Amino acid sequence: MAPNPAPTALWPAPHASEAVDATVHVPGSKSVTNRALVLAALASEPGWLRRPLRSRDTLLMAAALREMGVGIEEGVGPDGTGETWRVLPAGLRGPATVDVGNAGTVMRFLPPVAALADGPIRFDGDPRSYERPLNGVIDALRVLGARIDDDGRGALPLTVHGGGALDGGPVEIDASSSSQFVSALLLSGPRFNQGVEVRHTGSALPSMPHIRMTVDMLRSVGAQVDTPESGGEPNVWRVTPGALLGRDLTIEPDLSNAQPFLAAALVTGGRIVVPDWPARTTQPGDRLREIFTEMGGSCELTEYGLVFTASGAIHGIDVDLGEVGELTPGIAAVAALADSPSTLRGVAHLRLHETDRLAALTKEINELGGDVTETADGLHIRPRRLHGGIFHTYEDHRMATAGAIIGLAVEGVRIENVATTAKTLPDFPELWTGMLGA
Ligand SMILES: O=C(O)C1=C[C@@H](OP(=O)(O)O)[C@@H](O)[C@H](O)C1
Ligand SMILES: C=C(OP(=O)(O)O)C(=O)O
Repeated sequence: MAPNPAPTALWPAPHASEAVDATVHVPGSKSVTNRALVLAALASEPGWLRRPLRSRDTLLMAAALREMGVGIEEGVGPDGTGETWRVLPAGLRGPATVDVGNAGTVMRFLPPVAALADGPIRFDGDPRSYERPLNGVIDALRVLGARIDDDGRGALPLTVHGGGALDGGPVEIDASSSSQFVSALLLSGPRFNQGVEVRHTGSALPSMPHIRMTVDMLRSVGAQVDTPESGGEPNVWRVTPGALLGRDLTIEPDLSNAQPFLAAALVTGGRIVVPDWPARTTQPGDRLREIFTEMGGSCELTEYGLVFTASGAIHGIDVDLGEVGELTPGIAAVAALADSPSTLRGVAHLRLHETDRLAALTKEINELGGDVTETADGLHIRPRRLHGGIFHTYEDHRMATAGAIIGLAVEGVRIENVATTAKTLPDFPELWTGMLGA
């Protein structure tokens, strides 16, 4: 966690004087949009993404692919409706420079794509991107035949010297620090000469739903993938070499970004409707239906979407969030307002996310009068009466939305740099005030 930046821009978090009752149209999923962009770029024919998320992380992904020669055009879908990106795959080429910002999906998913390009591709990003682990991807790509120049730390910045093709084959990695290492190798795997066999050898692998999302999306564009769940060995994924289809894909709403709005219903005793909540999805945010029900709400999933209704009470929870780590900041915020203590476990890897999220949540909730302690792999949260103050966000979009949740219930919370929500939800302040009817 970086030291507190000077709190130049402070956003007075709206305080809710009554229960929220609103319908919130949540923009598209970051994780689905960025996988769809990579798969469309690697396909053998054009494809369409409908209702893609347009946020910092996805615009960086699109810009990087364009840099490598891929055509991504603004347009309307094949049936003439909806905002769409048309992706025109082309021979990938360098020299090119990729700005990853602080997007885990860009810094992990694109080096394997760059290894397929013809020419050098330089990767650089925000200062925090230098601290986020990338060793699993770098080491694996070298084993699979790539040439990479880095400074030996297993992190950015680096240059991938693409040779136009990559051998591929079997590789062992320790992905306990990020599931994105596995997803990265699988996504480009169909284009490696021998495909790829990824064997995870480390301790617990986080964020399994995101790996399932990768596998599902690969299969939907025609790739053959064998997984532990389809009868393969535990911790081993195999992708067969082959051409990928161009698809017409509508991007689901981002269920992790639906979290602050559902939390708003919980903490104000209100009701939120999220249209187009998918009936079946690999997104980890779908677990919110279960988690926020245990914390005091109830869910009705209809053809229109999700109707989430609070009971008025907020209960603490004891839960392993290892599969759904990105939900931790929002759950911690609700837990700080609950009627009983909470224990959030299985999320040690959050120390290497946008910021050290365990340290940041502890410090910021405690500075508002809370009682949070860090454990080896999570947080203990004992609810206390909170007071207003500055909620620092450490350039972490989910810290900003966590602070906004607390601000609904606690007067005088001011959020530093709410604009950092642009990483995945540029419209957050407007959606939030819109939800409150302001
Ligand atoms: O593959 C993905 O789209 C993601 C995987 C997860 O990463 P980690 O496994 O590094 O936590 C998640 O936290 C991140 O927000 C998105
Ligand atoms: C961890 C996250 O992002 P990234 O894709 O940068 O890892 C997140 O969005 O919570």
